[in-house]
Amino acid sequence: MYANFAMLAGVACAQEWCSEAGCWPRVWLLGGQKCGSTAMFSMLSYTMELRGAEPPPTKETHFWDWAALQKRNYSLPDFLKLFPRANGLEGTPNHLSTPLVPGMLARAMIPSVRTAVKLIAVLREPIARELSLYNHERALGFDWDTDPGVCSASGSHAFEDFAACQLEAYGRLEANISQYDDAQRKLYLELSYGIWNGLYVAHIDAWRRSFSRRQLYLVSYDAMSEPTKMATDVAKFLGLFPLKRQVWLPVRNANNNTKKQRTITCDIRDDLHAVFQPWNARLYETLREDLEQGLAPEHEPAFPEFKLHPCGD
Ligand SMILES: Nc1ncnc2c1ncn2[C@@H]1O[C@H](COP(=O)(O)OS(=O)(=O)O)[C@@H](OP(=O)(O)O)[C@H]1O
Repeated sequence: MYANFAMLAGVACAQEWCSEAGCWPRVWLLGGQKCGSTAMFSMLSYTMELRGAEPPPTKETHFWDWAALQKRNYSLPDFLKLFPRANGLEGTPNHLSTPLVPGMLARAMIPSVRTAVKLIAVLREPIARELSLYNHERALGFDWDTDPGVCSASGSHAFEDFAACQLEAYGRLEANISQYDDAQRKLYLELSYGIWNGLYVAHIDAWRRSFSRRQLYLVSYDAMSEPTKMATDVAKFLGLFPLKRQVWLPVRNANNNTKKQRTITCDIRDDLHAVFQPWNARLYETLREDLEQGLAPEHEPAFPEFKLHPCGD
């Protein structure tokens, strides 16, 4: 649909993006984790001719988050090799929330690339996000992070147990969360896949310390219910030709197995909401100011407030 990828706004020439090893991805889908990022990745790949890592269509390289967490050695050529062409799309959904990733990336890029890459993040109501995570790990039968001390979703009897463990960890660590820049591995990991990921404004603040807000396009998860409009806005942000046909958004990663927990108790919903609400309020305020002051990308729609997650006892 988009034959002329060189139309990407701000891109001078392919040489700047590519070296002998390979190319920098031009578009980074940062996450969030369990926010519909797999569906979004498919839409970006098929509608906009962006290409995941080799062998395609690999969505997640986990290169930078694992490097930041010292789970792998850092080698830039190894990363660039994964993107042999200049229309790369990186889609590791943990990048949004992993401390140190924005700074590491910005330092690794030459200035012309650093100021031209396009970053996209989908944000979902954080309790729904956390429930989705719980269901995913239960469906897998194991937790993505097996460090001792990390709350186990797969080992919990119900979402309420997992969330209670997360709330307890949050209570212990809350005072340190403001020191985001210095977030230690332990602090991140203890809350990593649960509450931490839903503290969106903290993560966005971290990214905008290393990249311009104009490069970071935020999509509400709810906007995915109108895929053509959502995709049209994203295409404008990417500087690509306007869409000429309806866009279909596939459903991915829904984990619709019989064990999927769909309802949560009102007690746990309220406890989680009490944690997320101030962060959400800061998010809305920040995004409103960005729009008013012209700091947001030109085609980013006003961000709607999250609807309170339903509950039932
Ligand atoms: N098209 C579309 N529209 C709206 N929502 C969608 C869509 N496709 C997938 N999903 C839901 O997104 C959840 C999975 O998110 P991710 O793909 O980001 O998960 S992952 O982090 O990559 O594992 C997961 O949410 P839950 O069903 O609540 O678990 C998917 O159902």
